[in-house]
Order: sequence, then structure tokens, then C-alpha cells
Amino acid sequence: MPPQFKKPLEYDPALAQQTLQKSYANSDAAIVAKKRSLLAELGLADEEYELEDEDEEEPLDEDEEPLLVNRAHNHINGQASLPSYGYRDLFGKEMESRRRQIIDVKGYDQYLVDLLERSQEQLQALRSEQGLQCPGNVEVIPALQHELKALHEELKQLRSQQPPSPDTIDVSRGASSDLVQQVTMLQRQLTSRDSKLREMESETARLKALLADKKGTSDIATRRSDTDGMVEELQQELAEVKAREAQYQQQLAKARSDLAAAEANARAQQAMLAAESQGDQVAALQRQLMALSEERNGQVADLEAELRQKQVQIQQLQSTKSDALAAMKEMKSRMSLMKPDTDATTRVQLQRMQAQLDELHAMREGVLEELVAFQSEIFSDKTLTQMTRMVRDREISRVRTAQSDLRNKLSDMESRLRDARDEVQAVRQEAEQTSRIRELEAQGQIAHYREKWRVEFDKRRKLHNTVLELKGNIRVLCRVRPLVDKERGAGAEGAMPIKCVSEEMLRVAAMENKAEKDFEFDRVLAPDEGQDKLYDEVAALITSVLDGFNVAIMAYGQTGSGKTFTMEGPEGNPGVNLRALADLFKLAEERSAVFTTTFSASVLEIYNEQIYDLLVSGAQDGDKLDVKQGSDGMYVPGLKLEEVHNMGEVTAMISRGKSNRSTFATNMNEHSSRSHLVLSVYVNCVSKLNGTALRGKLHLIDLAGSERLSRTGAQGDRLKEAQAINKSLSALGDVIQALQQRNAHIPYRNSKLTRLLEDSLGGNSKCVMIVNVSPAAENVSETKCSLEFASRARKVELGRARANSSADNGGSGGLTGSTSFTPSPAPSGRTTPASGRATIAGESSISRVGSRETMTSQMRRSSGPSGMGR
Ligand SMILES: Nc1ncnc2c1ncn2[C@@H]1O[C@H](COP(=O)(O)OP(=O)(O)OP(=O)(O)O)[C@@H](O)[C@H]1O
Repeated sequence: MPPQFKKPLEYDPALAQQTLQKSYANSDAAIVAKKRSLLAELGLADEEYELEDEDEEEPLDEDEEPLLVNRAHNHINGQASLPSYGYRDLFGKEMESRRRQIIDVKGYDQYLVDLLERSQEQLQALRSEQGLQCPGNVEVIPALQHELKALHEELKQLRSQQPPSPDTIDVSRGASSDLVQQVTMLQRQLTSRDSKLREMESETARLKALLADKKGTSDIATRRSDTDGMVEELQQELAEVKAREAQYQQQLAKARSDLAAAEANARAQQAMLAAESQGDQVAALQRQLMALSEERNGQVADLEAELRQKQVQIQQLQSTKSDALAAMKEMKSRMSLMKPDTDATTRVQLQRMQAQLDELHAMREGVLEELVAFQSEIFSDKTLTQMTRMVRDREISRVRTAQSDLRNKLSDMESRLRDARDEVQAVRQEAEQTSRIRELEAQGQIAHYREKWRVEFDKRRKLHNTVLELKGNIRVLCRVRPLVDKERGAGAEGAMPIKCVSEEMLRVAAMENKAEKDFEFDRVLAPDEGQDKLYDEVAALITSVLDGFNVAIMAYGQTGSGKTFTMEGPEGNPGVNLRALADLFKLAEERSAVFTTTFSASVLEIYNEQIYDLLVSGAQDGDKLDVKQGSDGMYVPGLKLEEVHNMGEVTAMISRGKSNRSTFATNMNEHSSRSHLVLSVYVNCVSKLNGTALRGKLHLIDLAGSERLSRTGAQGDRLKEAQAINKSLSALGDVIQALQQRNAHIPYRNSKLTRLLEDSLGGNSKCVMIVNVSPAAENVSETKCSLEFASRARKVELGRARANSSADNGGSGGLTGSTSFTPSPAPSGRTTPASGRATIAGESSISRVGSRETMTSQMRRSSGPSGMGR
């Protein structure tokens, strides 16, 4: 149930004043009681923290103004002093001082605001607490409300008025500054006291340590000196401790006095606050004071605890000091007893200790040595192994790292190598392609040049043949030898009947009732013309041999006319044979790019119409050979053919043949050969272009002397030889005549010589007859016979020659065509112009006879036996 208030009464200021004072009195009593209880709890004696007894509350005098009225009045009047409340202050002037301080700090406005708020709180508290408990408060409340209202009014007025005077503020500031200084000083004292306490603690610890050190000393001499020092130190420390104790006591007293002052200040503040707050503010001040008191009490308690601790420590130090003094006394007494033999004992002890020390050193050295030995042992065994292993591991690691690096490098190098190989491969392929292209181009060029060469070769051959044909297939050269020694004499040269009129004409002077006569030949070589000049005339035929033609070069003339000189030549001045063979080898070498050429040769002798192989030594009549016609032309079965590759082999072969040659001295010429010497060279040229084979044959013939039988005077075997020789030469004449007359039958078989030369005198061959004559007058008759015989031979037209070619199928004389080889020689008796003519395309038979006389007419005109004018 809510309290039932009485009906509000009329405001009675006296009653309100009494009620308020009563409330203040109650409050003050409660505060004092509280303070006493707090002091009791703090253990402070009442005499030390004596609370000031408030004056007995006295009732207001009749003439005193009411509180509120006076206060408002004072403010309004703008008095320099703070307004008085009109009733007796609880703390008198201190309250006033405190109030001034608060105003100085907070300002008068704020002071009033705080005062107003506290008044409202007190009013509220009165309403809620005291009001309910005290029925009289009900009547007070309106008065308080009124007072509060007055306060508001006062506040407004104060705010509208001027601020407090500087003097008032200075006074307040001074009071505040004193209080702050007091607090600061108190704090300093506390701090100083703390630091001193800490110093005492450290000093105590140091003393303990010193005491422990002193207790641990065993050496007597040191202990004695230490003891003396320690006693002195302890005495000093004791003095210091005593001084500190006195100091601490002073500090403690000072702290107590400070505390008392602080308590007094607190009480003053409390009284001031109580006065200022008009009783309602006392509670707040009390709370502050309580808090401050608690804080101070805590500090005091801490100080007291520390003080007690220090006192205990001091007591401990004092006991320690007394113990030390006692020990010192004991030690002194002992020392006094031990004094007579102290030095000796000390020396003995020192010696003993030195011995012990030496022993200890020795033991230490031994232990060190053992340790070193042990370490070395460990180092040498285990540690060494471990270090070795570590080194090895480190080395392995390093090697592995290096190996890894090398692998990386190797990999890098391999990749570079691969790239390089690829590049090399590419370059190589490119080079191969280029090389192949160049090779193809070269092959094309080679083929081109070969074809060109072949065309040129064919042209050359054609022209060569044309030249030869123009010159005549039987070319007749006349060579006049110089006089030999036995022919020389007084006027012999001037009386020579033979004169070389020109290169083609020879004139025989009139002799023996016969008129001068000119003989025309393809070439007349004067006596002063050497072997080379002669060979130049036949060299073209040598080329024809390599072209596949059959060529015969024969030397005709009377004995001693120079046949052997012309064909063989003396040493150092070779004749046609060696020159021709040298030329063959040379030409074969020049053609080696196109032709593969092989040479073989034979040397035979026709003596008395018998054929002897001069490469076979000691040939007998039973070894007589015969001439036959084979698929490759005329050949001598059983005749030895020797392959020759160079001039050395040829020379050796010829020398061998010559040694086997039958020579007989005659009365005409002691060296006159009575047989026909035939050196045959067989040439086989195979074309590298198309395999075509060209087979040529060269007969180099040194005919036997052609002198007439009547002049030789031969008898018996010599006559028989002469007859045989004459027969063969006559047969040669007959063949030439038949060829000249273009007879259907050519009498090749009439002699071994003509039979052997059958394929070299026909239309497929080329022949050169070199008629050798002596310039001597004594031989003029024989010379004329020889010239006439040669002249007839020159008139023979053999027709166009035809090469023996495997490509020649009876028509083509070129290098191309069929590969089948057809023997070149035509059947006997069929060497007609039609069959014997070379069939080079586009060529026609070219007559070289012109104005020449036919062989028949020439031979008919010639004198001599057997149709050859002999
Ligand atoms: N052109 C020449 N120059 C110099 N001397 C020559 C010439 N021709 C021949 N003679 C010399 O004439 C002599 C006879 O020559 P050669 O022996 O060659 O005659 P031949 O006709 O061969 O005789 P044979 O029929 O007896 O063999 C030799 O001493 C030779 O040196």
C-alpha cells in the first residue's frame, strides 16, 4: 500500500527550518559515526585521528535571517565575500575556505550548478527515504522546493551578473595550490619511502650474500683476514643499518605526521563540503573522503607492512650481526689459542695444500693427457672415420653436384650437338643436292661435250679421210738419201743424176742415151730432209689406225737406198716404226677419255716366200707360217702377238725381232736385207661412250731390195733369194696394177707379201709407199726402175677407205651405229669401188687421179721383168 500522506499543510518556515536542521544534525552525526568506524577499522587511535567535535547545534536566533532569504540577498547585493547561509556553518572558516577553493577551481557557475544538482538529489533522497520515514518531511518538501526554486533564481541572477572578483579567485587558487602541494609532498614522501625500502631490501640481500660468502670461506688465513674485514664491514653495516633505522623512523614519523595532516585536511574538506552542500553534500564528500581515506589507509597499511618487514629484517640483521660478532669472538679466541704455532701450522697447511694442489695439478694433467689421448684415439678412429665419411659425403655431394652440372652441360651440349648435327645434316643434304645437281650438270656437260667431241671427231675423221682420199689411198713418197761415204768422191755430188726439183717432183738426168725424166710423187724428200719430215707425211695415217683403218707403210727401193734407215732409223734418229708407235701411244692417251685402246704387235719376216715369226727365236723351216683370212681380216695363224703398252716394250720387241732376222751380205750391200720385214701393230679401240670397237692394223714393212738380178750377180742361193724377192715385189706390182685397172680379180695370193697385205691394200685401207732412191750416179738405172715402179703405184685408185668398226654394219664408217663387228676386209677380188668405198654419209667417191696415168699404162710403159720393169 502506498503511504497515506496527510493533507498538505501550510508552509511554515520555522518548521521547515527545524526539520532541515534536524536532518542536518542526523546527517552529521551519521558522518561522524561513520568516520569513527572507518578509523576504527583502519586501526587508528582516536587520539591520533581525533575528530573535531562539532558544536552543539543551537537553535536559530530570533533575529537571524532565514537561510534562503539571506543567501539571495547577499548575492544580489554583489558582496565581495561569498554569501553566508545565515545559519551556523559546520566547519566555520575552513568551510568557507574550501568553498572558495571549489569556486576557484570550477567556477562559480559550475559551483552553483553542482550545488543545485546535489540539492535536487538530496531532495529526491529526502522524498524517497527520509520523507517516508519522517512524516514531518512531507511538510518540508514544499519548502525545499521553494528553496530550490530560489536557488534557480539565484543561479540565473548570478549568470547575469559579473564573474567573481580576482581577489576571491586568487584566494581560492592559493588554497588549492596549498592543498596540491601537500598532496604532492605526500606523494613524494611515499615515493622516497618506497625507494628507501627498496634500498633496504637490496642492502639486506647484499648483507645476506656477504654473510654467505663469509660462511663459505674455508681457508683459515683468508678466513682470518676476511673475518676481520667482515667484522669491520658488519660494524659499518650495522652503523648504516642503525642510521637507516633512525632515518626510517624519522620517515615513518614524518609519514605519520603527513598522514595526520592529510587526515586533517580531509576532515577539513569534509567539513567544508558538508558546509557547502548544506548537509546534503556531506554524503558525497564523505564518499570522497572515504575513498581517499581508504587509499591512504591502504598506503599506510602498505607502509606499515613494509616497515614491519624492514623491522624484521633489521632484527634479522641484528641477530646476524650478533652471530657474526659471536663467531668473531669465538674465532678471535681460537686464534688467540692457536697463535703460537699459527705460522708453522699455516706453513704446514700451506705445504699440504700446495702438495694437494700439485697433486691436483698432476691429476689434472693426467686427466688432460688421458683426455687428449682419448680425443686423439677417438679422432684417429671414430672421428677420423666420421670426418673421412663427412669429407667423402661432402666430396660425393660436390661430385654429384658437379655431375649434375656436367649432366646439365652434357644435356645442353647434346642438344647443341643435335642442333649442330641437324644443321650439318641439312647442310650436307643441301651440299649433296648441290653436288648432285652439279654432277648432273657436269654429266650433262660431259655428255654434251662428248657428243660435241664425237661430232667434231666424226667431222675430223671425215675431213681426214677426205684429205687422205684427195691425196690418194696409196700415197707415194720419194726419198732420196744422201750419198754414203763410199759414194762420195771427187765430183760425185756434182755428177748426181737425181735432183729434187720440188717437193713433188724428182728429176733424173739423162744418162746412158736416155733422156732426162721427171717423176712426180705425193712428196719428194731431198737428202737433207730428216726423219721427222718424212714422218710428217705419214703421221696422218697413224691417226687413221686409231680410227679403225688398216694402214700399210712400206719402204721400197734397191738395196742400200735407205729403206731400213727410213723405217727403223739409226739409234737416236728413229724412223717411221718407232715414231708411228710413239704416236699411237700418244694418240691413244689423248683419246683415253673416250676410248680404251690396247696394242699388240708381231714381227715377221718373209724370206724366200716364207713367213718367219721373228719374235720366236731359232725359227726353223718347220715353223713356216702362212697367211689366212679370218673374220677380222688377214692373219697369220701361229704368229705371236705381244701386247705392248709403251715404247720400251716396243723397242725391246723390235730388237728381239731384229736379232732373229736373217740377213745376208751381198755384193751390193753387205747389210742388205734379203727378206721383207713386217712389223704389224694391232689396235683395238673400244668407245667408252657406247662400247663401239674400232680395230685398226698397221703394217710397217721394210721391203727387201729391189735391184735387178742381172746387177746382183747372184748365184745359187743368192739367186734363189733374189728370185723370191723379185717374185714378191712382182706380185706387189701386179696387185697394184690390178687395183689400178679396177680388175675384178686382184692377185693377192701370188705372194706371201701381197696375201698378207690384202686387207691393207684394198678399198678399206690406206697405204703409203716410200720409194727410197740413191742419189749416186752408179745407181741411176736402179733408181729409175724404182721411181717408175712407184709412179705406177701412185696411179692406183683404191677408192675410199673403210674403217673396221663394230658399229659398221657394212655401211657406216662412223663411231655410232650397230655394235656388231664386221670384219673390214672385203672378199678377195671384190675390192671394187662400189664395195670398197667407205660409206660415210653424204660423201661421194672423190677421184684423186685426175690427169694421172693409170697404173696399167704406167706399168706398161715401165721396163723391167715381171711387169714391174725389172
Ligand atoms: N736418208 C738418209 N740419210 C743418211 N744416210 C742414209 C739415208 N738413207 C740411207 N742412208 C745410209 O745409207 C746406207 C744404206 O742404207 P740402208 O741400209 O737403210 O739401205 P737399205 O735400202 O735398207 O739396204 P738393204 O736393202 O740392204 O737393207 C746406210 O749406211 C745408211 O745409213
